[in-house]
Amino acid sequence: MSISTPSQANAITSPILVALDYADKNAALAFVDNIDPRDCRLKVGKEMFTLFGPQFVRELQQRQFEVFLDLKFHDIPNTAAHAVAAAAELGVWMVNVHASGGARMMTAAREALLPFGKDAPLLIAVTVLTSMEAEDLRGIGIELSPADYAERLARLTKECGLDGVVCSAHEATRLKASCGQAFKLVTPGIRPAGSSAGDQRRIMTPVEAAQAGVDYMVIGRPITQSPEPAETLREILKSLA
Ligand SMILES: O=c1ccn([C@@H]2O[C@H](COP(=O)(O)O)[C@@H](O)[C@H]2O)c(=O)[nH]1
Repeated sequence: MSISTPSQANAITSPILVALDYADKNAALAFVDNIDPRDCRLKVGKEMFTLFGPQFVRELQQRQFEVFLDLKFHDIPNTAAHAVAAAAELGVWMVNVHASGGARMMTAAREALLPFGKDAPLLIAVTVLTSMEAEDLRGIGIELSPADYAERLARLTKECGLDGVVCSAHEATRLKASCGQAFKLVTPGIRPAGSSAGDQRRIMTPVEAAQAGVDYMVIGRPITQSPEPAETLREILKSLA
């Protein structure tokens, strides 16, 4: 049974998804307890889900936050489909697979959500990780540019009937043009001016990403590693107003 959040009645307009990549659950919850669920959604990824499991997702939902479960499933169709259905059972707002898992896998994942009807999470697919640049793609045998490869995978994702993709904000204008305005674009690699890129390669500021037309921007370390994470979130939101 899924846990309902008030935002289902009271839609959240913030485009910000905070990547909760903490090793320490108490540190994560100290931040969460200092912010308003109307100001952002929370992304739970491989680190916190592996450490703290579905119960951690429930703890966030009990605090009225909508959760993007960012586990990037990439497996045979049957396994990916069951994993996506398990995420739907958990009542998450969004879940994802890797588009490079192929059309049969993405279709199986989408079909696994049919029994959930209007309560199904959004299902999106990762195109090209924002940490990758052309040289990284060449290293795995792909000669296309990141933007060209992202577009190829986004078109395939759209053909499979998913709700959108993870891409970089650099590809936003192009992917909205080729996949349509309703196709959701979720963009990590967001860096407020002056913050460190770290391992990210295809980065953009929040204001530029908003201007490029992204639907959701994923921001992790610039917020979570700031001395005042809640205040940093509020400053970013103010810059977007
Ligand atoms: O292409 C992708 C897909 C997912 N991510 C995830 O987003 C956050 C980004 O965190 P930052 O600290 O803002 O770099 C992180 O959880 C990644 O796993 C991504 O960066 N790129």
